[in-house]
Amino acid sequence: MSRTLYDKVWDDHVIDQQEDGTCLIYIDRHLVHEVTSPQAFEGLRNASRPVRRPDCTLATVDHNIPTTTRKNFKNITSFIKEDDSRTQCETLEQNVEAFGLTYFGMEDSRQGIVHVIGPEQGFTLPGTTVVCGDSHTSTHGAFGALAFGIGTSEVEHVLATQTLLQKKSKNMRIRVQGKALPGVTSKDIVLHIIGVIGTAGGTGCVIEFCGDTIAALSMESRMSICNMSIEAGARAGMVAPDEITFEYLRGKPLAPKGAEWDRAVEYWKTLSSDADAKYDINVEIKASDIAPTLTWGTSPQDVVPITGSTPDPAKIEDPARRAAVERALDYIGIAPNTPMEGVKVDKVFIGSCTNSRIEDLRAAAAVVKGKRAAEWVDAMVVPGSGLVKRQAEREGLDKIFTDAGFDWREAGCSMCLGMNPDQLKPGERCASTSNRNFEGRQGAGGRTHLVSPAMAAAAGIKGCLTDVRNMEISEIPSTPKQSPRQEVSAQFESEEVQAETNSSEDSSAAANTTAAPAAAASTSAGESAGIPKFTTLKGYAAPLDISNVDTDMIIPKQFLKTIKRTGLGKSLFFALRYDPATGEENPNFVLNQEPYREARIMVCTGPNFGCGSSREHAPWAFNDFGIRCILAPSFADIFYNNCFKNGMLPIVLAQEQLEAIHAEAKKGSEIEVDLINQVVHFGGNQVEFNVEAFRKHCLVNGLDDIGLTMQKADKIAKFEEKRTESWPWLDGKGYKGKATKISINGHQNKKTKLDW
Ligand SMILES: CC(C)[C@H](C(=O)O)[C@@H](O)C(=O)O
Ligand code: SF4
Repeated sequence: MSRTLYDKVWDDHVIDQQEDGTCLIYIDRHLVHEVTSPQAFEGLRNASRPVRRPDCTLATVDHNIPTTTRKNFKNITSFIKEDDSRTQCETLEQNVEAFGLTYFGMEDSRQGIVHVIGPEQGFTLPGTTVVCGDSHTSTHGAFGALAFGIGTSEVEHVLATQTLLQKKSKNMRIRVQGKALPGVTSKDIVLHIIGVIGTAGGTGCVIEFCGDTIAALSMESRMSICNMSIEAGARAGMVAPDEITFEYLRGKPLAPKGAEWDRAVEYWKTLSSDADAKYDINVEIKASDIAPTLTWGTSPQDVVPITGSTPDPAKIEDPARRAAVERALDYIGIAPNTPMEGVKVDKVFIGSCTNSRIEDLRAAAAVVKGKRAAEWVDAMVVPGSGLVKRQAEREGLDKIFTDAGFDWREAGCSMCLGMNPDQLKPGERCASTSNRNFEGRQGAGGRTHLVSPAMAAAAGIKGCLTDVRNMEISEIPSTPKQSPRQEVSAQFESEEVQAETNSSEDSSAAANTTAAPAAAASTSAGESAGIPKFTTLKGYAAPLDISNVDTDMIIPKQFLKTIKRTGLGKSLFFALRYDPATGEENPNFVLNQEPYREARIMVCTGPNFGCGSSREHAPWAFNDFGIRCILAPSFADIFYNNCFKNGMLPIVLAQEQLEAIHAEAKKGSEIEVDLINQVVHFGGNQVEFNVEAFRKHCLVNGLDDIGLTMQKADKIAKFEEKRTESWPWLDGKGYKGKATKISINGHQNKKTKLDW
């Protein structure tokens, strides 16, 4: 039977399939960062479980770290001033040490945003499954990998078992044909696509991007496109591997070498979709329809060409859409029918896992070269990794930026999300190369316009949103990249010297840490921790009528710094619930009204509930508040999944059914959800709902997946044998005992062997 690229990668990873279609799939690559891992490691510890495949796991710090100079960097404890950010980073360092994981810390030039460092190292390879507790894991699909974001419970599952329980998604093909017009980059292409299909357009699907426009793109451009497939609602985005992919990977530290390389390429070449493969959804896009594109509103689907204007709500018939547009215009602070070009900006941010690679920086530098930033603009450039930064500096890009008055920073997520000090102030407007323009995303009250690097640079120079096609563009000669391997050895040579000099004080501490992985875990098949059971739930239902309720709205970034699962209830819907200036409750928000302070259920009439980030903090916040069931017309995939992992029940119902329940909820009457019989009772009426058999079974019995998966240990081991035989390059063995310095409880350890 003909198969798509997605079908092929999926089939190659299935370990076991249950009757209802739920599969246990093997995970080849696991990236770990400080925000979504502390609770997962805590879970491992509580159950005395080790990390099953440290050789297939790579950790770094990226979200919380300051992007200021590291000239005086000693350790995270002294460098990170903000308490919660520091604790989260220190916790990761303690965990990588205890569980024996490879870690790129802040003194390592390979440190950077997880989605930049994986490809850079050849950790991401075609035909692999790649996961991370981060929604933009979709980036890695550019290599023909099946790559998707997961919540913290699943991070724990992967750490413990190297597998995940998954249902197969639908196949969606987005074909882009024709030559991209001048000034149009991969960012414009993906923004245009999201404008066409909407932020829920890809829900339940894995998107394959194809067509000659995509085939002509570099790997870095393909990564920007796959990166934002999550903004299109998809589980993952993929591009078939080809010569451009192989060329990119050749010589990368973890790419296969010698005869293994040839064997790998032979396999990778089989991964493209069969000519007559069937897709559930097909979308055709003409490159000639795409202009330099940006967002006008607060959802990534609110796009318009730079020559366009903001929409006019008066012309929108659908009342829900009209309300959403009015709300977005109000937040973004631009009147209807206003031309986008010329809207004044206060800040420019060039960075993020979408656009912080060397080609992005070159494109921005080409616009900036020889000019000056508008005097009222604060512009910052944040490379995606230490290696990108070094490469840019070799090419003189840093000089081009600083001469123009742009700030040149150290690698990290930075103002994409502002978990570190890089944030917008209330009311500030930013041209940003990141991927999310949600309310408050870059700082409470901040206003974000998503743009390409060239467009961001143009906005920085002109001080307003600008059509890059009218800018003078300089030639930026590119210097061939130094291979990451050369980079690494150069770096370690210099560090070795430093380590020798510092070696006396902590030698005993270092000696103590090498055996830690074994100490952290004694049994391999610990008992299941369990989740709270869910059978029936009766209570008040809080009515909501917002579309695209995103996870930044459910729980903003400042609350992601916790290393616990509890205590988030008071911050649920923080920005809607409290006045930002006074901290007082907003009496108009439903959760501040009686009887909904005691709500156990939420009923939302707007679609795409829980879109955006993979943060499991969103269901944790609901749970902590006391809401264990959410009814909505549709849910974003990761949020939906995360609910079940926490003993919560998300229910999809038809619009009319929801309207009826919403009306009843508004009266303040109680609603009952009966999971056993799959019925919602409200005001003397009832509606039936669907739920997958396996998920129901786990909820009703309070079963935790890890315990269940552990029972399949034999099948997993057997799969691993086959994997070593068929794809030997996937067993991690790239780095040979390189060392990294980490700080434990404020003491800087000597160098500990953590690298492969
Ligand atoms: C912190 C993490 C869970 C989150 C994500 O999943 O996307 C973050 O990277 C973001 O961009 O909001
Ligand atoms: S979207 Fe932003 S915050 Fe999230 S991983 Fe990418 S750069 Fe980091």
